[in-house]
Amino acid sequence: MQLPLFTDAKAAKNSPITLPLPEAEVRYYPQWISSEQANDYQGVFESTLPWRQDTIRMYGKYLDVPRLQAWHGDPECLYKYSGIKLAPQPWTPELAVIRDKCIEVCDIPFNSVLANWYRHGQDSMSMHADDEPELGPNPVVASVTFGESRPFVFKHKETGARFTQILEHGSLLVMGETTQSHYLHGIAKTTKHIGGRINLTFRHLISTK
Ligand SMILES: O=C(O)CCC(=O)C(=O)O
Ligand SMILES: [Fe+2]
Repeated sequence: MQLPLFTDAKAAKNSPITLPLPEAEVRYYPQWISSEQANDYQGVFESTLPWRQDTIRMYGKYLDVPRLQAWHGDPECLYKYSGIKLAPQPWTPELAVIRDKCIEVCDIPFNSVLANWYRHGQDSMSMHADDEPELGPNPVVASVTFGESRPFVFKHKETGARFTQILEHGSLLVMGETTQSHYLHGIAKTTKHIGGRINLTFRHLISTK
């Protein structure tokens, strides 16, 4: 099933909020996708993406990463993420629709997407920067959220200053310029009983060969 993205094309251009982060460029587009359409996409992604339980090696042990993941992209987009080497699955029609809308907004030829499924409050992503060499200097990362709102925390690498943005259902967050060199970001666990959240982070990988 291929879903349309916007009932109103102008919704894609709704004015973003620029987050007050020195030495970074981060824009937040609330309700970038209507709530109804975002519901439909969430259901389609939950049921059709080839979700994997990846593991990470830490202190000599293999631990499950606390979320499910799927990696899609153009065939050449091999991606190393926190020690995991991910070969891309092909684009699904729904992922391709959202990718194209992100390309339109950001003017970046995104060629891959990491999908994360946070099934409940105990799923999380530890603080990190999207600074792998494959992303090149000052990468633009476009992050689309479906489902439960979760706080997205930025932490300045030198000063330790923190800023939190709640990422809502149907929102788009765009990180660019020197965001990755100056900040870490992550999603903390919560003991609250909350629903699932799917996040798509679109990236443009460059060849590092
Ligand atoms: O789920 C999120 O909003 C964050 C995802 C993220 O930081 C990543 O995939 O690198
Ligand atoms: Fe990230």
